[in-house]
Amino acid sequence: MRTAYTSDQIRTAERALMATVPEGTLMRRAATGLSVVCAGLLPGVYGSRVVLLVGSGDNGGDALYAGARLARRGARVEAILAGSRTHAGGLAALLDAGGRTAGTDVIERADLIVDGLVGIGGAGELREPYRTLALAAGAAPGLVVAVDVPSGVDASTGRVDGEAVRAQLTVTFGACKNGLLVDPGRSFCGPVELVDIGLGPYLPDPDVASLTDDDVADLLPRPEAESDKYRRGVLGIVAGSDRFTGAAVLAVGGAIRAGAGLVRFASAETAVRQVRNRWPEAITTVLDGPSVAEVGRVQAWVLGPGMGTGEEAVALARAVLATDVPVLVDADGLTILANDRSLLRRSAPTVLTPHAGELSRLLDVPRERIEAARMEHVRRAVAELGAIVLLKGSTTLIAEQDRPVRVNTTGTPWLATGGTGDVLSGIAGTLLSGGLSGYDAVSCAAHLHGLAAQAASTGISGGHGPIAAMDVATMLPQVIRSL
Ligand SMILES: NC(=O)C1=CN([C@@H]2O[C@H](COP(=O)(O)OP(=O)(O)OC[C@H]3O[C@@H](n4cnc5c(N)ncnc54)[C@H](OP(=O)(O)O)[C@@H]3O)[C@@H](O)[C@H]2O)[C@@H](O)CC1
Ligand SMILES: Nc1ncnc2c1ncn2[C@@H]1O[C@H](COP(=O)(O)OP(=O)(O)O)[C@@H](O)[C@H]1O
Ligand SMILES: [K+]
Repeated sequence: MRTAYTSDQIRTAERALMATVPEGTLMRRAATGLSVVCAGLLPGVYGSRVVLLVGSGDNGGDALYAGARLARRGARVEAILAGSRTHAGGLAALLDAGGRTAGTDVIERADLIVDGLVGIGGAGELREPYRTLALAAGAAPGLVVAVDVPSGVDASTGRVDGEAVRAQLTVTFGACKNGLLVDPGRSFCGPVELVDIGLGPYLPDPDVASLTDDDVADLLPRPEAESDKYRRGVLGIVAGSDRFTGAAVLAVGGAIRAGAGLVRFASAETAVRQVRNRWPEAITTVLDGPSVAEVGRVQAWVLGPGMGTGEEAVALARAVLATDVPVLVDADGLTILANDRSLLRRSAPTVLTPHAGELSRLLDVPRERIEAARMEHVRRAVAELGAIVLLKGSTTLIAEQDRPVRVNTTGTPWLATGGTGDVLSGIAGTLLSGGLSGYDAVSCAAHLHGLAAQAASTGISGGHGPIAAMDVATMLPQVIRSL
């Protein structure tokens, strides 16, 4: 499990650690680690041009001490002092090592730009002159390394108001910060290198976590010698309609390829015919009115993709939500819930899988506000709706009351194509019916979905290319085998 923390959590841990070591030890550890990573990025340290963007706080101090180390190894290090004050010890160390201060024009000629403007002490939109420097670093040809967090990215949430430094690499200290995993912040970081400064024993329970392949392999339900299809888990899917059939075919495909014991599919006649043609493995029922009693026993339901939002669909959603097994609600099912939140009052767990637009309807908050502050809104959704919530998008977030928000990092932007969400709901439904909690089921489903998309997108050449939603379902068995 990879873990991440808010700025406040990091500061509290740092204070506890600092009380046990001589003053300056942590910054020395941080700066040493930073200088080693920077040196590794340069073809040769001697003679290379390094520019430090130095803010008024300790983030600037880290940059200055690291710059001093590079200067001692023969780099030509120039510091642009951007703050109202400058870390005195760091500046003295740099000057002592042969570095110097300079004006902003040196950015253009740098081989390496070290962003020490603001770290975990940053708040709100970057002010001038930091903002202009952030833009200049992004436009310059040199490599940009962010110190601790790209300046302008909120370390606790990943929020970016205005401009931020766009780094090719982020060197972070002690522990990962939330904002390095969550978009939009994540997209400014490049790969993240963690420098150990001894914080481990002082860290609290994480605020954010991200599953690894090994975590998912451990959680996945697997058949045993005495398994049969019923014990492995029976998933009910209510999806599709006479008008929309594709979503149903894709959701059933995701479920079957993820290893369902049995899928019972129930819908209008046209959707049932399509599913039967494509997936003979599923047991199908043509629904005659808003009752799911004739479908048979299931351990979990997926409700919503392509089912429509008319009166009949609402009555059907009501019937599924009235059952006492876990229900995953997606797509049209979410629109139905947004119009009548009382449907969420149920005895068994409910899992919601909205994208930002669907969450916007559920919370009555503009979509742009959700996209700019995804962590806050996924947490708010859990609190207000009393459900487990998976928020889709460039980073997928999974939240449950009193648990760390999980971030899925396995996807690819090629997933942004019609129908991939339907496949995801099928995968998650299978894991839910197989006995995983809602939180684990959607976390593992998002992980597998992302890996399958990567595998489908990476063709013979190893580059990335387009995928169709069904390709994601098709790759699932190979991905599960590889874990
Ligand atoms: N603690 C430790 O043990 C260790 C800490 N370490 C390092 O310290 C870093 C934290 O240092 P920190 O607390 O000094 O804050 P930091 O991120 O440098 O920025 C604070 C200053 O920035 C400014 N500022 C804020 N927002 C702004 C904005 N929007 N736009 C413009 N300016 C803005 C504001 O300045 P002011 O407005 O007061 O001039 C504020 O005072 C941490 O990320 C890590 O790198 C490591 O060495 C490991 C050990
Ligand atoms: N830029 C992106 N990077 C990674 N994954 C993405 C991106 N955009 C969308 N996705 C993923 O693609 C899927 C799209 O789902 P959804 O919006 O429900 O589509 P549909 O309703 O067409 O099935 C989600 O799993 C989402 O997280
Ligand atoms: K920084």
